[in-house]
Amino acid sequence: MSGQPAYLGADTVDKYLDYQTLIPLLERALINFSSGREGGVVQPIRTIVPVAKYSGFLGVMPAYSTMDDALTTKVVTFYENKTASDVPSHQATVLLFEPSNGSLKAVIDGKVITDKRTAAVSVIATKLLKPSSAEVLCILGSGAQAHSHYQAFTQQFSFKEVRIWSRTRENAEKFANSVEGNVRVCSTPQEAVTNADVIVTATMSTKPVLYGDWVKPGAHINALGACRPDWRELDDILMKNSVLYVDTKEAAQKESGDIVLSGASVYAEIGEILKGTKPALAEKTTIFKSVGMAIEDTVSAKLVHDCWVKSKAGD
Ligand SMILES: NC(=O)C1=CN([C@@H]2O[C@H](COP(=O)(O)OP(=O)(O)OC[C@H]3O[C@@H](n4cnc5c(N)ncnc54)[C@H](O)[C@@H]3O)[C@@H](O)[C@H]2O)C=CC1
Ligand SMILES: O=C([O-])C1=[NH+]CCC1
Repeated sequence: MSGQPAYLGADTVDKYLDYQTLIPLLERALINFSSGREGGVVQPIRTIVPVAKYSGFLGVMPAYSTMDDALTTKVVTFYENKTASDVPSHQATVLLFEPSNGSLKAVIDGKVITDKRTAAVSVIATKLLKPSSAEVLCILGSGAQAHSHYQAFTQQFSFKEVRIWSRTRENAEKFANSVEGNVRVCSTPQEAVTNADVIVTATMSTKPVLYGDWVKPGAHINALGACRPDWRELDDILMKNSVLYVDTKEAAQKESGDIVLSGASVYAEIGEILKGTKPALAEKTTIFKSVGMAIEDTVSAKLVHDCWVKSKAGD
């Protein structure tokens, strides 16, 4: 190995990952992923190690992009019950390797990458699937993903109203006070989603928080939680009466409790819609169920590293 690997912390990652750059990069990655061998993405289903004693999980997410010549693995932990309020429920590190010889080039904070790339992918899905006139955005949950989705969505779309619901009103109010712009705090999830055009479910719930009976026909839902086969965020009615899109069919059908337990069938990967091999069906009620993909971390980490190397060269 030539020299020590670099360490790029959260501030550096945050500085170089802007949505304007990230969104087209991730669109390409999603297309490559859904293009089979031709797309040059190697991404096995992630390995998840349950840490049952503490209701936690450790996930290992490797990927190689031939097109980007980028090789990484993310190691992510997520815990159902936060033990201390200053420890995030999700923590992650991305290891970036030199693909030509396997040397470790950099250790990169993975928390900001996870927060931002997940929101950017939801933006991509929403651009394709939202109703033509989308005025009301609703976010269920007030944690890290709720914040990154708020930032990305208010930057990329112009909603007339944004609503938030969280398990405690205090958390929802804290969220509303911490962001720029007006956010309506709602007391129940039903109040928050009624007549919403775009809904984001960003909770750690293991039981449904969003019910089909509440959702306006034609709305678009980005569902990012419930990444375990026995966890739910959405009820059976919503799952069965909507058109279902995923990031990866293989992983979603194994990991997503909303899919496994409802028996709903997947219509398409978002990469297939971006490629144009399947039509978007935006006039229907649509769900983008994401479980998160390693290749999203790979291209994001490479972007951060490339920007950092360029900045050093200019020093
Ligand atoms: N699809 C993807 O690519 C990714 C998905 N995620 C998932 O997104 C979800 C949110 O993640 P973070 O914002 O990082 O977590 P967080 O811990 O920062 O926030 C979780 C939110 O869920 C709420 N919550 C917890 N239990 C609940 C329950 N039983 N009912 C309703 N609300 C509940 C909390 O009060 C909090 O507002 C998690 O399920 C996580 O696993 C996270 C990273 C990537
Ligand atoms: O893609 C990801 O990093 C994760 N998805 C669910 C938990 C973490």
